[in-house]
Amino acid sequence: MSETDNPAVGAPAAGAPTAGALTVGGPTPGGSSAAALEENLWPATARLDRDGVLRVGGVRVDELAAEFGTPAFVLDEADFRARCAAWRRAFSDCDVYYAGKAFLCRAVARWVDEEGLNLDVCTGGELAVARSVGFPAGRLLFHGNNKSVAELRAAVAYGVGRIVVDSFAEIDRLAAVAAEAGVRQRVLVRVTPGVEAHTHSYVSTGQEDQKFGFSLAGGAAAEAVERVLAAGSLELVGLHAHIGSQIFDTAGFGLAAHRMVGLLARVRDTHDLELPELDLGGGLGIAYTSEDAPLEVADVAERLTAVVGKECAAAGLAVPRLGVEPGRAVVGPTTVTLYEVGTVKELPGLRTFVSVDGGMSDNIRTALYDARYTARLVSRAGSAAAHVVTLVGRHCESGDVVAHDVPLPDDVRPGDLVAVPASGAYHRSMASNYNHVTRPPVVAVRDGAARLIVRRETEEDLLRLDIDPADQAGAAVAP
Ligand SMILES: Cc1ncc(COP(=O)(O)O)c(C=O)c1O
Ligand SMILES: N[C@@H](CCCC[NH3+])C(=O)O
Repeated sequence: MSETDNPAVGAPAAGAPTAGALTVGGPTPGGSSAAALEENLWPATARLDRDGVLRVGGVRVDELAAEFGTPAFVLDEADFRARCAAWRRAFSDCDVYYAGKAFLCRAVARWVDEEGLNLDVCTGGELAVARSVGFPAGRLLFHGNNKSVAELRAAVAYGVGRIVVDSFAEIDRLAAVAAEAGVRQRVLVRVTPGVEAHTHSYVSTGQEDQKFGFSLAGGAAAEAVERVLAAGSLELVGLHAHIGSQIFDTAGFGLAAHRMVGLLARVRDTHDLELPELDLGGGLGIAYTSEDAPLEVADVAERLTAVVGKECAAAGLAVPRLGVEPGRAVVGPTTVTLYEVGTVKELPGLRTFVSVDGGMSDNIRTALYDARYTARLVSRAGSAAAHVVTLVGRHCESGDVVAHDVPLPDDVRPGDLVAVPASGAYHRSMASNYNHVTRPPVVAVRDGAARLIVRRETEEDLLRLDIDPADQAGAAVAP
């Protein structure tokens, strides 16, 4: 997403109050000591009021905290929709699948549909969300390296447009499921193109040594193509590759595209068949701190279409319809996590810990990937002097860090609200109940109004799954 693609950055948001509000990166009149919001890190409609309070979607976060409590995910709906539209524009003749694993709920599935994007689901659970809002089945794509027979049956029964097969066992299973349902299921074969993405090893999926897909170099991909073609109940429509996530350069995408076109040419040569589709997955990185410099979606689109076009021309192939599957780049920047500060603990000569009322149960990425985040005081301007603190959560775990080395005003105190930007992707979707902490709500804000799209979990929710000993009688397994 480029600055210019994003109409709300630096300009008043539609419906957002402007009197008394400061624009992103704008001046700070009125004597406020609040530093401007860093560009690219905050949702498009984020503004600072004169008193230093953050507004998103035209709503003050102190009011959000009063109404919905903390921690809470605050999602800028206009930004989400604008990002969907930017992807659709950039990849105009392609299929853009929003990767629901980044964050999915019914409202989001609706927005994705309304903005004309398709949807990538990777479990029966994500499929159930899509189904519950009647997401058009033909625009769904189903991923996963170990889909169960029940999930395959559910997908086929709903009429999911494409299923990406990931193992030989799954080809057999899906062929049987489709035959049993009396349909010919469209499939893509997931290929491991042997590309090392420059990202954290846990989110790198293009290299040979990993659990996803069929190896291109080792010949498994070619064999998978052959087996799908031999299954009467399956229709092979294309190939798929996804090299990893949080990627900042186009070289890996370009190399993967090059190799995948090579495989399309081999399929043509071997089977006299030109596959009509090539899906190059997701993975475009976003800024979590001002050190990160993400690629523009338009540049990625241009690069990928150019590489595929050139390679196809060289191989004498018709250009296939491209697919892409952005998750993080659509939802990541749209959301901030709002926390309340509970304690400030100074360890002289060591560090200052600022504890908030969430932590690794709503953001596991810091502990899991050593991810870097920033945060800011958002309920008042704070003192001009800043000190660098470690923002930690409330969990029974020393590694429960929300953000390392965050500069906060040195008068930060209990009761303050702090916000962590860029927390829309893989936060709520990876949230847990560790320590029996209830998962935060997601509040959508737009045009000065806020509404719950995922409510806060309650202790009652936790106990509902936990069977009362009084009801367990007779359920014991016989010795
Ligand atoms: C197959 C596939 N497609 C799309 C995505 C979305 O990736 P990202 O959120 O980095 O765009 C992922 C996650 O890495 C994935 O595994
Ligand atoms: N969950 C990861 C990305 C993996 C995406 C799924 N293949 C993250 O938070 O960055």
